[in-house]
Amino acid sequence: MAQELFDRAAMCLKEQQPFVLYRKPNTTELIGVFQQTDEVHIVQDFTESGFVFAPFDLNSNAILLKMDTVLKGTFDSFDGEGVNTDSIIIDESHDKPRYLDIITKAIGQINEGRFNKVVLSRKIEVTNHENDLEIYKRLLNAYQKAFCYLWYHPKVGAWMGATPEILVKTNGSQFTTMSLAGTKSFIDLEEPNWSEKELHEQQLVTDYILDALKDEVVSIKSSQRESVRAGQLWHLRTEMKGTFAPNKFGSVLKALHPTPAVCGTPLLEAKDFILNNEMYDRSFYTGFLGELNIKSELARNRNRKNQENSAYRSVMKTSELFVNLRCMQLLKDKVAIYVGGGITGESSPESEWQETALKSNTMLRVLGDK
Ligand SMILES: C=C(O[C@@H]1C=C(C(=O)O)C=C[C@H]1O)C(=O)O
Repeated sequence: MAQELFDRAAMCLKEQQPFVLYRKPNTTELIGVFQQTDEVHIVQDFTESGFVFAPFDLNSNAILLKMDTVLKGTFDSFDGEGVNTDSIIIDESHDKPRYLDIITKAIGQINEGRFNKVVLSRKIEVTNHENDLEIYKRLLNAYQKAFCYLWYHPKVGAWMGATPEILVKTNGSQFTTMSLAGTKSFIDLEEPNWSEKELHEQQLVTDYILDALKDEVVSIKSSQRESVRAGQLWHLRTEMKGTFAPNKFGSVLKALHPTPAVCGTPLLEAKDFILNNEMYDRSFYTGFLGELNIKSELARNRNRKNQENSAYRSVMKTSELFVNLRCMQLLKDKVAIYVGGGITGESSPESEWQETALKSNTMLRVLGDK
């Protein structure tokens, strides 16, 4: 039962022991990973196994939670109970001129040809006195299609999120990744009418991923671009699947992160602009998280003509990593919600501001007291 996981997590929060609770998209299984000590394990080269929590800037440390105890339970109530369905508007007018200025500056530099796209973001602080687990239950209730997590390490911090974006998923040497960009408000079931700006912005991400992976993979194929729903938003998505050479996972990961869905293109120029202009540390926002190099045994039945049936086992490593978006950092008596959007030469600063306000609603809706 999920209750056992919530109880154990509550105890860990009280006794300051690291853990993560998570549910993968479109599943009802809630997984809890509990590390026995409060040691901070730092990822060296992504060959480690455990639950990884990596920052946007890999010059800072990626943290690994050891899977000392793994508990599983079912959480299948998707009734949206306690979730605010209205758009919540909070007054952040003090931050608006600063944000519009950096967007205008970015557009200027794009028009001068310094880079093609940059993803800019901001942080919204909101008072919160509610218990983390109560908020997390509402998050699970609200976003069935997202990767919903609550991560805690007493020496690092606490984060929660409901992300729609897979960074990479692997099974042996097979992998799936995606380019997700372009944002519109979700209005009933109406498929959005995407503008040239959004199509272009998302295409930049697809082209970048195909190019970044070309020397790391044996094969790669992309799907048709489609509109996908994420909470009260629409995005454009292209899925890419393929095979990588044995033991290349670490380099695939480093080639992918950060994609222009969260950073920009060309990578170095865009990253430089972000680090010099956002004026705050993104920390784990737009980093990635999830299961890293988990051994899974596949029992198969070899059934050949005139041969004795013999069951054999093959051991495979699987990873399932998500981009840390639609997330917040849980602080004392407040939360910090992180939101951003892709800027291209066709962007309008005012619409980009509105887009981040829309995105902030993913977290605001599940907060109890504001
Ligand atoms: C940066 C964020 O989202 C990313 C940016 C998007 C965009 O620019 O339209 C859409 C999806 C995400 O790849 C965020 O949610 O904070």
